[in-house]
Amino acid sequence: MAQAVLTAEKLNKYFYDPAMIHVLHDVSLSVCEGEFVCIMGKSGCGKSTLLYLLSTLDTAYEGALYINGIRVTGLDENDLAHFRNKHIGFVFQFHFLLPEFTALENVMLPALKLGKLNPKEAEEYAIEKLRQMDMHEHARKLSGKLSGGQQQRVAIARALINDPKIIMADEPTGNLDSTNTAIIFNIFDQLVKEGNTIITVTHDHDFAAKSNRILEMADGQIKS
Ligand SMILES: Nc1ncnc2c1ncn2[C@@H]1O[C@H](COP(=O)(O)OP(=O)(O)OP(=O)(O)O)[C@@H](O)[C@H]1O
Repeated sequence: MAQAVLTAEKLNKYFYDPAMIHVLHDVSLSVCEGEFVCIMGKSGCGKSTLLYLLSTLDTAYEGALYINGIRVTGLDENDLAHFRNKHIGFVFQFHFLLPEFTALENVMLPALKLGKLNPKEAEEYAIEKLRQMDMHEHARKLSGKLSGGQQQRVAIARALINDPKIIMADEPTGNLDSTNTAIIFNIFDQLVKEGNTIITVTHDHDFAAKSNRILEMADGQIKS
């Protein structure tokens, strides 16, 4: 049986705005190596909140989270930042590329931050990742000058630069046309075939139908 790469136990999340809102209610789930999981559900049901917790970006919750066998709940911010940079790749709908930097520079940054590669190695590896996304010919262009679909592919190359085994994505195709959505799906599909694990929030039923598993959320709980 495939190993669980991520296990969440009874996650509860509260916001104070200023009254308390109980957004996630005892969410437990397990994701195995090589799974392609889509989180779906109506607007406001807690999908992004859950993804932020699972990706360790938000640490203010009750419950426990294990990733790659490590209990990440309770790690201090430094250890967590290092853990994240090494194990998890992030793709967001609004990709958060630095527009005044080139595609190549954006992709290299997380590698330089992790510090395993020197600048020349990081550049070569970033070019390789851009090539996998068919974006190498745009490597020296400012990311702010690329189309939305191209920027999203650069964002995926950036997410993959440290070879994380887990990729988390929040509406990765949310602002893309059907052609670019299909390109992103095929990239994800290939990543899963290579043994990576993908957890993504999406509103796109066609996209989700082609994944391995759909987690349907409602009112801060996983219903199925
Ligand atoms: N920082 C915050 N402060 C207060 N409330 C918040 C905050 N972030 C989210 N919420 C509330 O938590 C609930 C869940 O929000 P969340 O963004 O997780 O929903 P979602 O299912 O991802 O929605 P969408 O599909 O519209 O992106 C909503 O009621 C939202 O208003």
